[in-house]
Amino acid sequence: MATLELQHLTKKFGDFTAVDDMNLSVAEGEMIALLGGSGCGKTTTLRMIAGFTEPFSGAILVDGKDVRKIPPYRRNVGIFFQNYALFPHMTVYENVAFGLKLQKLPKDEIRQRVEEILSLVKLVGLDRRYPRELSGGQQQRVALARALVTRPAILLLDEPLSNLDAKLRVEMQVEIKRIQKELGITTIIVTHDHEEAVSLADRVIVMNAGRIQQIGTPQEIFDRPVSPFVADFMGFSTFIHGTAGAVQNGLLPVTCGGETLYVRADGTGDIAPGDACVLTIRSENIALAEAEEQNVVSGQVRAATYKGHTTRLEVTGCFDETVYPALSEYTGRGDGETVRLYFPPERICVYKKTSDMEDQ
Ligand SMILES: Nc1ncnc2c1ncn2[C@@H]1O[C@H](COP(=O)(O)OP(=O)(O)OP(=O)(O)O)[C@@H](O)[C@H]1O
Repeated sequence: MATLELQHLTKKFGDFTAVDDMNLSVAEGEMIALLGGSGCGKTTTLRMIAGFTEPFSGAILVDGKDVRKIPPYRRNVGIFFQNYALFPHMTVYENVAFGLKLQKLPKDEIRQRVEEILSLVKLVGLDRRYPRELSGGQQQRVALARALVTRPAILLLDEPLSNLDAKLRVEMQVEIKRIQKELGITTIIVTHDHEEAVSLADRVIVMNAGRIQQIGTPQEIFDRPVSPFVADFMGFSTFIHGTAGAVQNGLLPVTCGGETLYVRADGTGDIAPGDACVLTIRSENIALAEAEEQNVVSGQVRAATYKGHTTRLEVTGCFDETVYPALSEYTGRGDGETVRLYFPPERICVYKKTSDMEDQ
């Protein structure tokens, strides 16, 4: 078990800053998910921690000690990279034993540790197979076993589940979490799937263009994103522009396309009357309403997509923007009928508009 700390970690490739002043403390046994779009610096961060890429500036501390001068093979870090390529000419056993052989451990100990780890990843009995004789999920578990067998203090997982189908992905998420907690390994997992991040990690980091946008518990990031960028990334799809009024009785009124939505006013202290704002709400938090009351707005259904336990609607005419409720009780056909929608004040996130928010 180890703690990991990144202090002002920065990586430049020429003039381009791939990781920009990153600060992070990871506790012993904690699992952190790094979430962000393509090219935002996730893999570069992992490569610096592993020792494959030299930082431009800043420090990486493991158990309080700066590891910058320590070569990768002595950092006690287990790594699982995106293209986890197993050695095709080696059996499962040989693939997993490879790192231990490099460490020149006695044969008996190697056998015992490989057997232990294969049982942990539920691959007992497959040790003589070659990678081509395994399913995608089994190959991925071999790669995980290979990263774990050296008993690393820190585990780095780069998109470990990206090539799997939906069912296997969920199974492997459960496995990874179980193994990580069982062994108490401090772990950073890179993903660009927000559902994966919130279901696996103790804390989630959202990155954009080399910078941390938000660090928080899955719930904080899922329910209270700090910006429209993070909200968009976390799967919010309804974004409404408006103008703030004055707070009354703990509610901030925001005028949006002729309607007024009331938003719970905690944490909106930087917004003054007259400020341009962006509001957002998760689709599943919008509800069908019975009567015309506060925060109920009527609109026309333009499309309805059945999603199993909910139906996702596209509704226009509420505001200037389209809204996207996900309703479990909707039974209409989505052909232009009028619906009344309720936007609960405590479920709406509001942000003061800045010049870089035009896209949302
Ligand atoms: N060796 C390199 N030389 C120049 N630029 C690089 C190098 N490695 C990475 N970059 C650039 O740094 C940025 C961050 O890359 P990185 O691989 O860390 O992104 P990422 O967040 O892991 O993306 P993805 O999800 O697509 O893997 C990208 O713009 C990439 O093109």
